[in-house]
Amino acid sequence: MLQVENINQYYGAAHTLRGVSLELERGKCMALLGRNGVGKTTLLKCLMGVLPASSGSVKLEGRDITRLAPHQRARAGIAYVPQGREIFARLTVEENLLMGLATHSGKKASTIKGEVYELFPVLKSMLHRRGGDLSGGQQQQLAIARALLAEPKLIILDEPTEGIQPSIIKDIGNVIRLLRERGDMAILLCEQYFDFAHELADQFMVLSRGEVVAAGVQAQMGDPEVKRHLAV
Ligand SMILES: Nc1ncnc2c1ncn2[C@@H]1O[C@H](COP(=O)(O)OP(=O)(O)OP(=O)(O)O)[C@@H](O)[C@H]1O
Repeated sequence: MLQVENINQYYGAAHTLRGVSLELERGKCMALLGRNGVGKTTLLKCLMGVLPASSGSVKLEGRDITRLAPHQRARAGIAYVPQGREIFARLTVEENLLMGLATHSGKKASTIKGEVYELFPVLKSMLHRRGGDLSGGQQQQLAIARALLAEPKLIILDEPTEGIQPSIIKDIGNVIRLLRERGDMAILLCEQYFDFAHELADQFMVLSRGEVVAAGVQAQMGDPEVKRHLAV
């Protein structure tokens, strides 16, 4: 599904990503781990095309998307939920969701509700509230719901638990679990909250100073050698 080969990225003279490669299949969740500033968000931006990689390639279902712009990658099937819960604060919850549809998919507005309610029951009573009036956790759920309405092949979540209360973290975890069980997309989860990632991921990759220093399956995530590279 997703094949990333030998990505290098420079910010000026700083070599921020050093030969990063990864593979991720449909129905699987990969945790992207590492301390602050090791290059995780930079890698996600390179995958989404927000930041063109200096070298390397990105393929989605065999299609080389390395040179595509972000909106073209979105059409190709990548959804990106950036850090910081990016939603339209002045628009209502319903309008935010409709934006997701308008940009990427041919789906009718009438199909929104059932799908959103199934995954995010809390949004049901909030359709007419302004995005800016929602709590941080509700905004994060709205951002994920909007991304999912585009029916992506790959969803990239950048620290979805950051600054969010425990009950909503649990709800977001349940959504990720459900998406895995459905098996129709791949999930790349960048996360500082180790236990959350450990519970949800099938596989993991750890970055340190822009390099992959550990990778493997879920059962290996708790190894001391892996934790040595993390802030846990
Ligand atoms: N626009 C930029 N210009 C120059 N350097 C940058 C820029 N963005 C990030 N960096 C640097 O690149 C390195 C990697 O940053 P990045 O945000 O990818 O790390 P991260 O692992 O996502 O960290 P965090 O968990 O804090 O978000 C850091 O040293 C950071 O200071």
